[in-house]
Amino acid sequence: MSVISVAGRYDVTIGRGVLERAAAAVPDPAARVLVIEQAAVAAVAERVAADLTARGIEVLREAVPDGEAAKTVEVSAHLWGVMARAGFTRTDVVVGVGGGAVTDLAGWVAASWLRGVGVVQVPTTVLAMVDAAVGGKTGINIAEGKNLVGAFHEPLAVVADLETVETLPARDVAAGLAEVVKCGFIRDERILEIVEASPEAALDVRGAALSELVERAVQVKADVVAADLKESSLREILNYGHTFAHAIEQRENYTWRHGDAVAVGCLFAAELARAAGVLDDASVARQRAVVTALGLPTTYTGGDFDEMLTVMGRDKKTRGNLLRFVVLHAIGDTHRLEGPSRDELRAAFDAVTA
Ligand SMILES: NC(=O)c1ccc[n+]([C@@H]2O[C@H](COP(=O)([O-])OP(=O)(O)OC[C@H]3O[C@@H](n4cnc5c(N)ncnc54)[C@H](O)[C@@H]3O)[C@@H](O)[C@H]2O)c1
Ligand SMILES: O=C(O)C(=O)C[C@@H](O)[C@H](O)[C@H](O)COP(=O)(O)O
Ligand SMILES: [Zn+2]
Repeated sequence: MSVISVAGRYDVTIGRGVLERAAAAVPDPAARVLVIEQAAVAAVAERVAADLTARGIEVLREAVPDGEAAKTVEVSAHLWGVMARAGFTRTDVVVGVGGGAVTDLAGWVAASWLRGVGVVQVPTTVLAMVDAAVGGKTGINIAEGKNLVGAFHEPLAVVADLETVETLPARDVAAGLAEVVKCGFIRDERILEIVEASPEAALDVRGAALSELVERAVQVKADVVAADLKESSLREILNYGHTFAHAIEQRENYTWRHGDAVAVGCLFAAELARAAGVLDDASVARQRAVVTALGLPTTYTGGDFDEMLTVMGRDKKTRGNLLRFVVLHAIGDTHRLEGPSRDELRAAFDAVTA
């Protein structure tokens, strides 16, 4: 088991058989807990609920629609109604059990209810363990774009029990590793070496390689959000690949996995850096090879260039009319590229749509 502290503000526990720590993380004054869960992990939610009940806490359980369909104003309003009718007070607590869609939603509902109540995150996908459940970015989507409504609201604790991902489909394991290798591209080259040594081992949910990858990615995220919770500068590096990724997701009506879109988005950012003359061919090829080795997508052929530019303009890193990208000058050496030329953007677009 490993416990990673986020600036002493809260702990991320990673290990096998650590689920009981979730109920234990709910602070004592709580009289009731709202467990927000996905159908796929009802058994995990049941175990957390039983532990809470054993502590004498009243448990409300709400299963939400799968995937991005959970991250809506309508689902949020439904949950606010549940809390209102249950007399949910400021010392009561939300627990999110599921993938990143659930942890984003649960965090947002906790952030917005009575202007903020506690949330304990129990991520059950690789992606949520390494990224979504950690760091306090919460939110929902609207028709115009991804994560456009939300709040920064840090959890009380994150409990990542690796036994829970043993039921995760292989394609979702790979999608989670997209965010892991993103951390390798921006900050921890050892992650890339582990994947390069054996992509099969990295994808094995029972193996030691995956545990180490999860721990390393969480450490990257913890270090960054400890320094810059509200994304005033450094935190933007965690958004590597996401400008293009979010445009894919929205244009495809969220039928693409987030991690798959991030994989293509990282390659778009790599190609953009090459087109801008700041990244060498070998570093672009290395990113492409790592993404390919994990069986992740490397191309997106569904988008029109100008439409993608319009959607990318709604990225949260945009300032005024200036599109801004996180780019690499080398593996681990992050910079901002502000207002790239149309030709540079076109070159990157062509490279990932071919
Ligand atoms: N807040 C952040 O910092 C942050 C970071 C990264 C991603 N995200 C968000 O996270 C979301 C993507 O997360 P995700 O990839 O986990 O998607 P997801 O929550 O949709 O889960 C993927 C699928 O796995 C299923 N599932 C979950 N746990 C399972 C398990 N243990 N066994 C079997 N099936 C299981 C779900 O039901 C779903 O069908 C996106 O909305 C993305 O924007 C947020
Ligand atoms: O934690 C962050 O900061 C990130 O950017 C992590 C991303 O992987 C994540 O997908 C995040 O939700 C994107 O945030 P957004 O601000 O671009 O909506
Ligand atoms: Zn992401």
